Amino acid sequence: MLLWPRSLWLQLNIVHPQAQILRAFSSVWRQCQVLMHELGLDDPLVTPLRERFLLPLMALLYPDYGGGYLDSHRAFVVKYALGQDLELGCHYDNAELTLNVALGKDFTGGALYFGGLFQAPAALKETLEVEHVVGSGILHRGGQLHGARPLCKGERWNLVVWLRASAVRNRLCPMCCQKPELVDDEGFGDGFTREEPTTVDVCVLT
Ligand SMILES: O=C(O)CCC(=O)C(=O)O
Ligand SMILES: [Fe+2]
Repeated sequence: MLLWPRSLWLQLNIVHPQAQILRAFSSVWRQCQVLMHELGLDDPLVTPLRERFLLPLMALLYPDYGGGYLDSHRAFVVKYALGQDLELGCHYDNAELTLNVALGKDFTGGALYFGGLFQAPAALKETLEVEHVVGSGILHRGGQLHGARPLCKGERWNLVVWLRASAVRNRLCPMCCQKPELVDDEGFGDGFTREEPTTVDVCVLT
């Protein structure tokens, strides 16, 4: 399924030069990332993508993981290049569901590998490897262990959208599996809400 115009990385390059800057960022495990929010692309691009396209699709594909209740996101573009980040260690996302779209440029290597849900004892026993295809997206559960194999050649830019359902995470934080203690934040924060949203029955261990 073609999810993204090939020219997006070009638009990021030209319109938003900060996208090219190598920067330290909130998460210590990656050097080069830019938030779509910082580029002013959340409201015009990512929010409509989530509300109009991803919400109905995820409601069908992942009803047990809050797919029908996605009410916020954290979206960013990551860059891998020789001499910069080459790979990404095994982790799970701060998200109920994730969309990962390969924007470009030309590259070899960098495949994603997937294990099971992080709560499962043998979650990394057998992994599934999925090659990135420029213009296509990969959907997966945020709690599914995954990482990116080393880049071999070229430059790889990906759009990653961490999709969040407050109805799910308000009950149990997906990172620490505890009842969340909330502090105020700006924008979508980490996707928790204080008001009780529509409830949904989800078992975090399934
Ligand atoms: O490099 C990739 O394609 C994976 C990125 C990822 O898993 C993440 O940002 O959470
Ligand atoms: Fe991830």
